[in-house]
Amino acid sequence: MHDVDASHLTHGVEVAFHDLDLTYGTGTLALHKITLTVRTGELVAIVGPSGCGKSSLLRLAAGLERASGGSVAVGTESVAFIFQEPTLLPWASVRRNVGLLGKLAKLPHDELSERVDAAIRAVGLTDFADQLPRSLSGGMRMRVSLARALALEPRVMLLDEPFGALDELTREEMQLQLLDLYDRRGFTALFVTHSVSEAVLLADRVVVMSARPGTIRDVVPIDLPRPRHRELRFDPAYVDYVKTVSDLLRKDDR
Ligand SMILES: Nc1ncnc2c1ncn2[C@@H]1O[C@H](COP(=O)(O)OP(=O)(O)OP(=O)(O)O)[C@@H](O)[C@H]1O
Repeated sequence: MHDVDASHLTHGVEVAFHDLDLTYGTGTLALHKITLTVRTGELVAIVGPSGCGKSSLLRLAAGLERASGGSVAVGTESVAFIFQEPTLLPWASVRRNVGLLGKLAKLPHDELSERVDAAIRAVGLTDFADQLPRSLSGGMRMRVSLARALALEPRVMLLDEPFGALDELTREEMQLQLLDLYDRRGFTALFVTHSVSEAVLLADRVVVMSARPGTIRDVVPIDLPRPRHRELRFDPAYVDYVKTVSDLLRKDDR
């Protein structure tokens, strides 16, 4: 359990924001009256205009930022944060990069080694385990970043635009890989993205935020079956959800 008030965590809830405000030291009111509960094992995507406070919300959940009002509660210490940039150590092999956080967390050597191998396997990089980041493509580097988080076997994954810097094909591949990992590992995830189609493909619910100060404009449950495959993109129900979420987002363009 980390940070602040956990009294809003009822059974089956992993992350809860309650009546949350965030004002930065600069005086910027970034978030206003955010109330959102994320159930254990749920994948929630967050979309909203640039600067509406999506990253701030993740940082609050990670305990990297402190709320000015209201509360944030997370039901576990086992939280991994994945950024848009893979931020790998350039001089260290894939294996060492993936093991880095576990090493810092002082996991026993044998256990860490097993977890690292499993995580590298899970993202399909076994053949590249001894290579340096510079010999990998952008998509492969992002997979290393994912594996580094997976090696912690986190209960909660906070993903901040993790595929935003990738080309479209690689991005699609990474989305499918994440879906596969999610189906197999069953973590809880908060996923920030600018892409409505990505949000709908991945999420159980899509949170649509308003422009700054960020408030929750709407929450759209995505009632599409899992496992989700590439072909889902051509499903009329999927296309309808994309339209619904896009329309809600566009309410800001007045
Ligand atoms: N450390 C900080 N100090 C002061 N203001 C900040 C800080 N971090 C973010 N902000 C402000 O808070 C608001 C929300 O920023 P945040 O990065 O959370 O938005 P975002 O929705 O993730 O944006 P984007 O989609 O462009 O990445 C912005 O107005 C930003 O200028």
